[in-house]
Amino acid sequence: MEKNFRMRLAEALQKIGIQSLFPVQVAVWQETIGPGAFERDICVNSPTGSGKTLAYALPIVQMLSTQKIRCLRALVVLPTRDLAIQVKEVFAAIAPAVGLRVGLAVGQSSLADEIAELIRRPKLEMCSSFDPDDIQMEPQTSVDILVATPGRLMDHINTTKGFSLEHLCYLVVDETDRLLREAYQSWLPTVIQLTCSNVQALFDHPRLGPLMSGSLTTIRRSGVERGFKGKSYPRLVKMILSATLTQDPSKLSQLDLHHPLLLTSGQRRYKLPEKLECYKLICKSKLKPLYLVALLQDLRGEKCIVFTSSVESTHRLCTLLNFFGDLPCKISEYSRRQHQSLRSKTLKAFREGKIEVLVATDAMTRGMDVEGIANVINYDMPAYVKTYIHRAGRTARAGQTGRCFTLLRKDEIKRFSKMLRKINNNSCNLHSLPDDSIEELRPIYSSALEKLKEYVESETARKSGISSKSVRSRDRKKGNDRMKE
Ligand SMILES: Nc1ncnc2c1ncn2[C@@H]1O[C@H](COP(=O)(O)OP(=O)(O)OP(=O)(O)O)[C@@H](O)[C@H]1O
Repeated sequence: MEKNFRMRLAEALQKIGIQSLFPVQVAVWQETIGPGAFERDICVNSPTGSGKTLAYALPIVQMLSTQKIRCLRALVVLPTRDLAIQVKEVFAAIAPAVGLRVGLAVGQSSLADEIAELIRRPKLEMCSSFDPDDIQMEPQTSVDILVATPGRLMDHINTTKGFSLEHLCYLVVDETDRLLREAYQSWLPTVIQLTCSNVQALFDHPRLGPLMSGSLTTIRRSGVERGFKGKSYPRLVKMILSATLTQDPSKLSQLDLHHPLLLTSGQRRYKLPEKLECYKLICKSKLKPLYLVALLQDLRGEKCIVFTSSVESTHRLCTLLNFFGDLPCKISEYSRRQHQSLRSKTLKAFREGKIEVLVATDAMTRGMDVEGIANVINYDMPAYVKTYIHRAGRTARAGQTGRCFTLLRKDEIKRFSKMLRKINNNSCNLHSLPDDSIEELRPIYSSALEKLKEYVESETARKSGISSKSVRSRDRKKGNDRMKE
């Protein structure tokens, strides 16, 4: 039977073009399905694009496929909505092949719609028994695997009837260092408390306590109590992963890991993808847009992400680039300034190749996997080495080649070199652009700047117009109210 499931899983993998496993996937498989047999919690520190998503998805799906019950048994937490949607797609490509259901809790749809997808309400007419003790009246989760962002996860924990982590077997905290940096309504202590070996915690929870009266109960025993190699199941297995995994014990202690095992791809903490080439371009601050345009012209419509340091500069740079007129590529912006639906639409167009250049904030930095990105351009130098690694890692994924260009002012060169020394391969060649290609762009740059100035002024006027209008209407309303009194 188990062999049958493995074959179905292998077929599902082949359908999405996976012929063999990457090293990190083999290593995790060995420690989970292989001889390691999930005896320890797993910490993975491997480069961007090395295949960490399937590294955890495969063993989880394999393990759950052989168990018959349907309830929430695996939870994967990610820091952003688009990233969670992407990871859900990976599970959705393999889990149904072995009869598993995957859910998404990210706030993409209304809470009510999400609940309808995630929670199964009992249908009385389906029960053959009339004995009230036999009828399961409580709603229950109808998915085996849930991919969630912390905020929406907490909404379900706090308010959704029937949403329970009681039977959870696997917890994945992807992009761990990012998720540990922010508390997000104390999602981690809450999840740990609801799944810890002390069953009392479940009874103590104000809303989840009564659900314990359901027909299925998971009683967890502590692994430590029984010795580390002993059988101490069911234990909540945790997997944490990042290309820049934190090694700070005070941060990791929040995860309450069980004999953690670190799987890492080398001696050094930070590693860039092997086939990534890094380049720096030195220019004066006010000439940066010119250098960027000349570089984009040089790259001739190849898929690129241009990273800036803020939401506002992303918006202005994208607007300015579009005023250049005849660039050989379609350019859009991606940042939290836009509504989620617009952002998702832009991302889809970028994935489909309808947009070649995406000007983005660091909202695009972590985990995003878009096929065919040939170049990453740091328009603004990243402030931290971790940011550099995640930005650069949007290219050269899955063993492909890719280039990362960083535009630097003279006074940034020293700091940039110091940052690169923390990475395994700190070779970063100087990339120069022909002087005449910059000079040729000057007239069109002046006119694009003029247009940007006008645009910013009209945008500011529009915004202040709206606000002064709303102040006027508020004052009018106050006056009317007073007259009524
Ligand atoms: N065994 C494999 N064979 C071929 N392609 C693979 C394999 N495993 C993963 N991939 C592909 O490699 C790409 C990168 O995978 P994934 O997004 O899991 O990387 P990652 O290590 O999580 O990166 P990041 O640290 O940036 O989040 C994806 O497009 C995925 O489909």
